[in-house]
Amino acid sequence: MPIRTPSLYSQDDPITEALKPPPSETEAQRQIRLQEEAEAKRISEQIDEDLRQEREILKRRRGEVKLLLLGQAESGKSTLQKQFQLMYRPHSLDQERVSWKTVIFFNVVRSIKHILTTLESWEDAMNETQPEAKFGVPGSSSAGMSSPRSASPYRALSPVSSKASTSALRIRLLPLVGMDAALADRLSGGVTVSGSGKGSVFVRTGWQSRTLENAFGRKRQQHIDNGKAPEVVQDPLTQDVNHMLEASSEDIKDLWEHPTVRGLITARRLKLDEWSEFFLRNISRISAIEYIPTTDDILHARIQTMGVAEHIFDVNIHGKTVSWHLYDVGGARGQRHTWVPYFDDANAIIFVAPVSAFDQYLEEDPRTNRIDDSLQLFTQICSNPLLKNVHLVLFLNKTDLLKAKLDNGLRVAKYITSFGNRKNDYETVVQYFRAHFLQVHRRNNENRRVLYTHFTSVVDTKATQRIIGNVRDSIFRGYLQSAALV
Ligand SMILES: Nc1nc2c(ncn2[C@@H]2O[C@H](COP(=O)(O)OP(=O)(O)OP(=O)(O)O)[C@@H](O)[C@H]2O)c(=O)[nH]1
Ligand SMILES: [Mg+2]
Repeated sequence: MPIRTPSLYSQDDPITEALKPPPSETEAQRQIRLQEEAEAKRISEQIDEDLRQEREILKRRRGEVKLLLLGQAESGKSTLQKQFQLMYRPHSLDQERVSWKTVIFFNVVRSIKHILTTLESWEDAMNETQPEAKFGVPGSSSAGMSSPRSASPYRALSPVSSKASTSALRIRLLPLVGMDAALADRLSGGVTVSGSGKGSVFVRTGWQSRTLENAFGRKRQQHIDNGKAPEVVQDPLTQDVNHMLEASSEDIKDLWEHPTVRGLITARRLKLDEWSEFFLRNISRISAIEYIPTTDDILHARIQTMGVAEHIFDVNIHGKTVSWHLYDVGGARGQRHTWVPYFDDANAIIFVAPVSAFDQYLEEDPRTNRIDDSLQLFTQICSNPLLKNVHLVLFLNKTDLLKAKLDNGLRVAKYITSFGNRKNDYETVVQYFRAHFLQVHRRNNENRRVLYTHFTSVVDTKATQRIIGNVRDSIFRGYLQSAALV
């Protein structure tokens, strides 16, 4: 009598009786039946596994917190997201480190391009008019010209400089500046966004791994298949730019320190973004061939977010692990419509408003002051009926840059007339801005919810992580009180 392999069906099962193989079953028929039974068993186990995973997802969903990071472009939302990542998933930032090199090089190349273009148009204008007429206008009275630290803009014209001439520097830096488009293309994967102002690059979630994939295509996959660590694989384009940067490092330093450039900055004829200054100050370190971005470099790197990027962190609090879904949105006006689908089930919002931006205007609409735009946007968020129950946190951000601007003598009243003749010191200014945001909140607060405010500089890791801990505790208290979530 042939030995039967245990069947899928139990011997006591009445169905088993009905499905029993006919006594006349041949060996070949038996083999086919066993194969079919094994396949049915595999499918059944797969269904069980799918159900188990679904139950797991549902269970986690019941215990998850959905946190939106909102605010205008350049307010610091993605930087704050990086701080969450550092705190709750530090290894993932290490894995991305190499991809940030491309962003930082792009930031450097764009900054040099901006300096050279401004220099060129200034020199053109200089050929037509006297230097005194060109400089001096806003800088001499309001931009701290009398400060002992600030060089006179007229010095910029001094022929005594021992530095290379700006035109010689321009010629030598031209090949590097020419890499701008290729770097932009690498980061955006060929996607361009209309109305993106000075030609900024937008990236979607997951760009870090795609940057390398775009560079290598299947070759990278082979590297991985061959067991080579993907972290050591560097984009050849980024490496080319690295070599060019290393060769031009002294020229970049000369350009950055050139009296004409210094003069234009002091006279506020050349306005550089804060990250430009950070990277140009550190150019010797950044252009070294062995350069790997530090965490501080990653926090200063600038790339615009496109749409909404979701980041998931397991947050442990009082022995309970809760899954936090962080939504980092693109803040430019053309991106704001993408936020709405996330309003429905949000538990909390951190609204990020850069208080250093009082002297800046929107890239998307150069007539709108950035503080005004932040206040308008905050009004819309506070009054939105879909958000009336969310936990609301306000970060008055970039306080480090605000301090630096005030120290340099920049006067708030020149840009925000209602500031009047109040004292132009840090404490008065931040309290003035805070009062405006509180007023918006008070006027749009049917549900009498609390607004938690923090003065922040989200590039400062230690201080920001302390504040994140604070925000986490306050959100968690609300979360426990919500009967639906317990
Ligand atoms: N010094 C300083 N720089 C900051 C601060 N917050 C953000 N930044 C810098 O400002 C730039 C813009 O920050 P992001 O976090 O990219 O801005 P965002 O709000 O995500 O902008 P979008 O994605 O365009 O909406 C980056 O270069 C940051 O390093 C801050 O508190 N202090
Ligand atoms: Mg962003």
